[in-house]
Amino acid sequence: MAVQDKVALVTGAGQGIGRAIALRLAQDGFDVAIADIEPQREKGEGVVAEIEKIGRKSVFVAADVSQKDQVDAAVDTAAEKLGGFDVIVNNAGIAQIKPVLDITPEELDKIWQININGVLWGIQAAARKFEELGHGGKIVSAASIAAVQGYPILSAYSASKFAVRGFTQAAAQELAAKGINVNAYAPGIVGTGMWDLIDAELAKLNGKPIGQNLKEAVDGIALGRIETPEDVAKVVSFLAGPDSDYVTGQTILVDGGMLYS
Ligand SMILES: NC(=O)C1=CN([C@@H]2O[C@H](COP(=O)(O)OP(=O)(O)OC[C@H]3O[C@@H](n4cnc5c(N)ncnc54)[C@H](O)[C@@H]3O)[C@@H](O)[C@H]2O)C=CC1
Ligand SMILES: CC(=O)C(C)=O
Repeated sequence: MAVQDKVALVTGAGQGIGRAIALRLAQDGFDVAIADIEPQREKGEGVVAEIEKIGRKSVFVAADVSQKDQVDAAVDTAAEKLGGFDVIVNNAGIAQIKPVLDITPEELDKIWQININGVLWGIQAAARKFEELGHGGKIVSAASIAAVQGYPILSAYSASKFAVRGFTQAAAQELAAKGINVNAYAPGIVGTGMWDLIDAELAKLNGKPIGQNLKEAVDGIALGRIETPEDVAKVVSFLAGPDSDYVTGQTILVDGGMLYS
């Protein structure tokens, strides 16, 4: 559904699912801030150029979502440069491929800081900005099928995504009275850099050839093909737009038929 004069910020939007979400929201009529870490600036500015071609305003903001002050500053910059603030998509996340007995404190801390803390800082920054601007808004965060079922070798990742579901359910109830909807999307096996990494790391652990672990994962999908970033972006478009006004606290599976709620 078309929107007018609304502003969204997408984290981790330099590539993969975040890029597809940013482009889809621009097609829907949003002006979109592209947030990513500094080393992704060139890719992020490429997404900005793609959005400007669609005819919407866009800006790149360097922000590490694990740093609360950087998330606050990114939201402030988006609102100032794009002239409002209506939607945040807390999409940035990392995977970690490690047997449960081998996870170190440093590794656990790193994935927690990005996948959990990063989502909380996004929820807080967006809610504060909506309140400052005197209206409600939409908060949408990246979960995963691993938020609904724990996956071996992805245990810390799974636990971090369960936490995203928890924050989504609780924040939805706390923020409903302020006119803020809080939801999450739960993709399955999406063909991005993240799955290139998972496939390569699994290959090191189980000796299968590169591509084999991904193929086996995709073989289990009812709709019979790997998920594209654009498949995910369609669901985020719904959660960011007016058609989801009566939906809150939900984690929506978009996995081509892997898990059934
Ligand atoms: N690829 C998949 O199969 C699935 C991915 N997801 C989730 O979707 C989201 C996006 O994943 P993909 O696009 O596949 O990953 P990706 O690895 O292709 O892209 C992730 C983006 O997040 C950025 N990022 C990483 N750490 C960051 C930080 N500290 N601050 C700001 N940005 C940071 C990266 O620079 C990159 O641009 C993640 O939260 C992921 O967990 C969920 C289910 C399946
Ligand atoms: C990357 C991811 O979330 C899965 C479940 O593959």
